[in-house]
Amino acid sequence: MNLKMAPSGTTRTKRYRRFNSRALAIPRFCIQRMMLKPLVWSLTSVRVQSESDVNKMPLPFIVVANHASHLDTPLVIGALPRRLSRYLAAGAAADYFFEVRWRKWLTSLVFNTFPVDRTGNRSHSGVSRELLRRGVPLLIFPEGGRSASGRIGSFKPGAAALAITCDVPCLPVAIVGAHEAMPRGKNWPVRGRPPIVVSIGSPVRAEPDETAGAFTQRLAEEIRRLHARSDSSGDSNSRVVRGDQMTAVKHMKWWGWGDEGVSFEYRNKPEFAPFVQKAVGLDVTTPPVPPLSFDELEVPAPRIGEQLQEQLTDILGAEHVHTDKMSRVVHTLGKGIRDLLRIRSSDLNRCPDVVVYPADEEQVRLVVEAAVEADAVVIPFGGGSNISGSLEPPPEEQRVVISLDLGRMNQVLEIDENSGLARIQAGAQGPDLERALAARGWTIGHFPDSFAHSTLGGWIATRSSGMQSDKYGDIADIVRGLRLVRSGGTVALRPLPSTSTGPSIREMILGSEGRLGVITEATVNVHRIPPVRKVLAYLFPSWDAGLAAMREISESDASPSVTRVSDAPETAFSFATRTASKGLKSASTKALTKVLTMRGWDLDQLCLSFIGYEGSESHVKYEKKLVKRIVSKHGGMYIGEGPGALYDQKKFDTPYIRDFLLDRGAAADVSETAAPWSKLRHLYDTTMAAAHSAYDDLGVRGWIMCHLSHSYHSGACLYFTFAFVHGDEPLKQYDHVKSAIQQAFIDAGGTLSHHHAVGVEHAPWLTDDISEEGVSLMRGLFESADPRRNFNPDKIIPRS
Ligand SMILES: Cc1cc2nc3c(=O)[nH]c(=O)nc-3n(C[C@H](O)[C@H](O)[C@H](O)COP(=O)(O)OP(=O)(O)OC[C@H]3O[C@@H](n4cnc5c(N)ncnc54)[C@H](O)[C@@H]3O)c2cc1C
Repeated sequence: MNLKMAPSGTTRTKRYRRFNSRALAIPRFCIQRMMLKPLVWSLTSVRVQSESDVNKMPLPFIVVANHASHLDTPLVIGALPRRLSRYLAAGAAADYFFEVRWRKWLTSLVFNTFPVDRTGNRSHSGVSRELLRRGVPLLIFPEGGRSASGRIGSFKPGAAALAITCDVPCLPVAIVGAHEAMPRGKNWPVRGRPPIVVSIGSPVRAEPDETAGAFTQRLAEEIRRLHARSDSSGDSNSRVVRGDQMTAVKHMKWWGWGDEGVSFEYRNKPEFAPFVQKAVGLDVTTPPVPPLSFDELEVPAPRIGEQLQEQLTDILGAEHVHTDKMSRVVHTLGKGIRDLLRIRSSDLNRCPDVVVYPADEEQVRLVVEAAVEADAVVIPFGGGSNISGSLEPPPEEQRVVISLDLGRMNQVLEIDENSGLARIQAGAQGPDLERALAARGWTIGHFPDSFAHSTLGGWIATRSSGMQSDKYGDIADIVRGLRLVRSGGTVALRPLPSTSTGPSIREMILGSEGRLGVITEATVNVHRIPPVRKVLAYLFPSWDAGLAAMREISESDASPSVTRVSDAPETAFSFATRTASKGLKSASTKALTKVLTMRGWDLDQLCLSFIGYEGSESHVKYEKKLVKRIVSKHGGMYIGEGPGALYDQKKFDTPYIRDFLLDRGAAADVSETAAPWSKLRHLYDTTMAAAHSAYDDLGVRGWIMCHLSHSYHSGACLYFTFAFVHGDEPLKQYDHVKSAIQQAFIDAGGTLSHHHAVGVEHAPWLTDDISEEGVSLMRGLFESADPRRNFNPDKIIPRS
């Protein structure tokens, strides 16, 4: 048959019949589900995670996935529910799979393959379109072939163009670990059941008028995001870095936030560049100046003596004792703007001399004993995400500094289902523990913005708060029991719902930032995963209206998981980070604008609010009704699920903006506080005025915006984000603005920080916050617990 000839009607029907033939679907199902899936799943350790309810996926659709291994097709098929995989047709290279008769027959039988032209020969053009027209869902790997390195390559626009032409959604899927399990050139997985994650995103449709190029880029971004998240969200296995890195535990970029290869993209957000130009006078289209290269970084040589190094090696094994430059650099600082500015200018005063990775509490105890005996300094390390200078060794420290990384201690040890308690090792990062809990139907409900890269031990040591704290509480409420290894012994606090055993030792350890010892595990409250979880969006005509509504919601019978309202500047920022809206979306934006204008709202004063609901269907319905009444009473209006769902999906990606701005000469950071309801508005005004006056002192056009989050009976947290284009002395300029903001908090009746701890950054305001006598009590605690200052010295209370 001449393939280039258009097939006649009957030939055409015959040619496509096999793709949705019920008769062929039965043997295919048997092969896929009874042979292939058990085989792949037994030779590797596969975890499937999904951000959306794929059962609701309309047919047909196109699965787009990254491609690095022959395992990918069975993995995707095995990960999807039967309704979606039954007729799923996998794209296969026409020049390879369709040239040889037996190969064509076999792959068609097993994977329902259809030919994809890679060679420029368009002999199969139109096949995929016709399949979609006939309702057959497709699997396409837009890279056009398997990646040799395992890294995601560039995407060809075919899949996106097809989705646009046929008006079908794409389902993005990231496959993590398949390359390591069975790279190109291998036909059988490596031994030891290597970990693989199949991460399924939410369906994505092309916007009206979106070009294939732009849609391709959006899909690629989404797959990279899913990939990065799964890569950092694994269990003990998936946190293990494969290949070329030196440590067995995964860390963030040494120079910035999050995963290497993931960054903020502004080009698909048309309002972002003009917004930034107006806000701080920065042209984001000017070419970025990337941070210096790692080789250029000047790092002081390690000072550890042979004897201590040998002792540590004896305890942990040589592979868990690191003195290389990269290990020491990533354990030196946190991720505050000060840390980022310093690392970008190679301003590292003192790095840890050695990084150790204990496997269990006994090894922690032995390391602590050896360190204290050698009068060394021990700095516990969780995810390295703090922003208050909580990790940095004192610049003048002459003793050996040991960074004790808990990354290998990341297991959920036990769930007491009767009590709703889980015992978890301190080094478990957010995704580690949530996934392990979710597998048994539970959640801890603690989701700080840094969730993907911070640990249970770090949360406890900094008194962290997650965005669903209104329902689940702050970490201080969540932690019921814990174990802390200190010099000479282990503090063991049993999990108790409440107790009256004198001043609370548990409370003393909460927020101790490593100064009292090393937290090795904690027993925390966990909750059944609620059947319904929604974040809905509302608009208020003014900040006052928004604040008043949040207060009333917190007092009402509704108990939402999230109560959040942004001031007008932050609302404008949120709108500026939207992706291009065209067609229906833009029409609904226009309609909304019209309604608001007709209502007499000042569009520059709009305040966007998100309220989160969790629970049974009827409970959520009841809460929504109560909230709606309060919102209306304060002149606000409901604007739908869309913005809330988007916020929920993108909330962990926002931190990447900081590095994007730093690359372009602007510094952005956050400061947050909590105060009683009666003081919030005054605190807000005082802080805004202080920041703008600080900008005036510097002669820069600065930006500051705020949202209310974390509501309590008596007050709430106000969270400020500020940014400006810095000059030659960025740290000095930053200090000036940051100090003005912090002082305003204290002056207006707020605390120095609601959930970012003290570290060294907030220490100057400690006396104002808790009084001279309060500081004296705390100093007494640290001095008696650690007289030789072996544990993370100078944090919270600097040496006097
Ligand atoms: C972009 C961004 C967003 C953030 N969002 C939030 C947020 O929403 N909510 C929030 O609460 N925080 C937030 N933070 C701050 C930070 O993530 C928290 O302070 C977090 O709790 C730190 O955890 P970690 O595991 O990264 O700890 P690290 O940064 O590694 O350590 C922090 C401190 O805790 C000590 N420590 C760590 N582990 C232990 C242990 N096992 N035993 C004893 N001491 C220990 C360290 O010595 C150090 O003093 C954010 C930070 C960034 C950069």
